[in-house]
Amino acid sequence: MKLISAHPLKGTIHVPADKSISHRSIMFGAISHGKTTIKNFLRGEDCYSTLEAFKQLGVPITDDGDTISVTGVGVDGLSQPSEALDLGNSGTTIRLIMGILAKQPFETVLYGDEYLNKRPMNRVMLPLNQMNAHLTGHENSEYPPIHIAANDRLTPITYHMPVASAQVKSAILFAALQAQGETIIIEKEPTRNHTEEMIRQFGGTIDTNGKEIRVSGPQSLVGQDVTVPGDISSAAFFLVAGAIVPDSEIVLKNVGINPTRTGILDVLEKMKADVVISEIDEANQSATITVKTSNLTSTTIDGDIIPRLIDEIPIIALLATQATGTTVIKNAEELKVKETNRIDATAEELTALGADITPTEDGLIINGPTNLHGGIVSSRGDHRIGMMLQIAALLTDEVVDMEKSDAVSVSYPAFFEDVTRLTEGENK
Ligand SMILES: O=C(O)C1=C[C@@H](OP(=O)(O)O)[C@@H](O)[C@H](O)C1
Ligand SMILES: C=C(OP(=O)(O)O)C(=O)O
Repeated sequence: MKLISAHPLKGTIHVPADKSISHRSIMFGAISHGKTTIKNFLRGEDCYSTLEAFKQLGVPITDDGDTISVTGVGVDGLSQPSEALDLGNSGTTIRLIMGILAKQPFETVLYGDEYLNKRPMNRVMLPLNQMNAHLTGHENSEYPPIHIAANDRLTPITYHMPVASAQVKSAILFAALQAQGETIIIEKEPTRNHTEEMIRQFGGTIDTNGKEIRVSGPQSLVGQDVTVPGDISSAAFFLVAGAIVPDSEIVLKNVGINPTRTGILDVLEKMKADVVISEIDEANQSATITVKTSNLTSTTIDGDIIPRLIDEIPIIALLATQATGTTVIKNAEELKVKETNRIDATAEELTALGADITPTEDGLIINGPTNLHGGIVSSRGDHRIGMMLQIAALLTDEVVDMEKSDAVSVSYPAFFEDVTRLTEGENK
């Protein structure tokens, strides 16, 4: 597909719903008692993987086009699916559902697409198996298909997390809600806290103190009405586009601002981007963000900010190509085990467009500013790489041709339409 090239972006957009919260709203709705309604559910492929999986687990879920209604069956009310669960491209779905299915009176098998089937699962299987679950990978590997044996008992653990991962933490939390006694998780670095917040929202109890989290099981949850805020990880593409595409000004409405997710706002500020946050809605943890074309300076991004912007690093790397000086991104080795190796994919694809970017063991070194040019690139099947490359194409009037552009539907199906709308200066 030929990407949209050099053009200022002007206007207002409503970014799509948060992917992490959309997944969790189906999961919590399913394992609670009573009805859950979900407004502004993300209609992306990954979240449909979660929705379909819970339908196959016997949970009544309806969709009137506006609101998704989940009739909770309780965590003990799930039923055995008639076949293995296909979780598509979604790491969040496969990892979190393991915690829910770790104690069921039936066995299940989980698998996904060619990308998901290569992503590491020991990080979740090891702690769950310590809790007396019985999870195994394909032919003694840690890769899907994952087999979960029938199990009638989970025991609590104290777990020092070896990786900073909200997916691992969340899987353990879902298991802890079903275990007899207190589970303690000590995080390596704080990661997104949507699971903790939703345990409370659905009537459960959880203690959080810095990196330490305590949950006592078993607990029974109650269905809720959920309104999903916009996803800052999707907004990130337009936050960066607004800052780097000449003569741009974009107003982003309903952007989620949970502090465990706002690392990109800190980076934009450090790089001196012209960003204004207004209309803060405390209850919904969302705000309006206005961004204008800016004179940017380089920065260093490392340490505990990394989990707060992990999915934004490809687009932050593009931002750095337009900043004066050398930007160094470190401690981001988790990028190697996403949909693609995002360190290599970002470096190689941006190099093809003329960027000065070097991959390292745990990050990237980017020298700027550089003039990007046209070329043939590929999303490599990774939605975030695909969206980053489209924003890069806006910096050149030469042709940028991208293979595998369909990948964006995983988290942002209307992405190219929103780019087009902003190039026409239309509001949404
Ligand atoms: O819990 C979540 O919703 C997510 C956690 C992160 O993954 P890790 O837990 O593997 O860091 C993130 O990259 C992913 O897009 C969504
Ligand atoms: C890594 C991502 O998601 P997941 O792990 O759910 O596939 C992502 O959305 O960038």
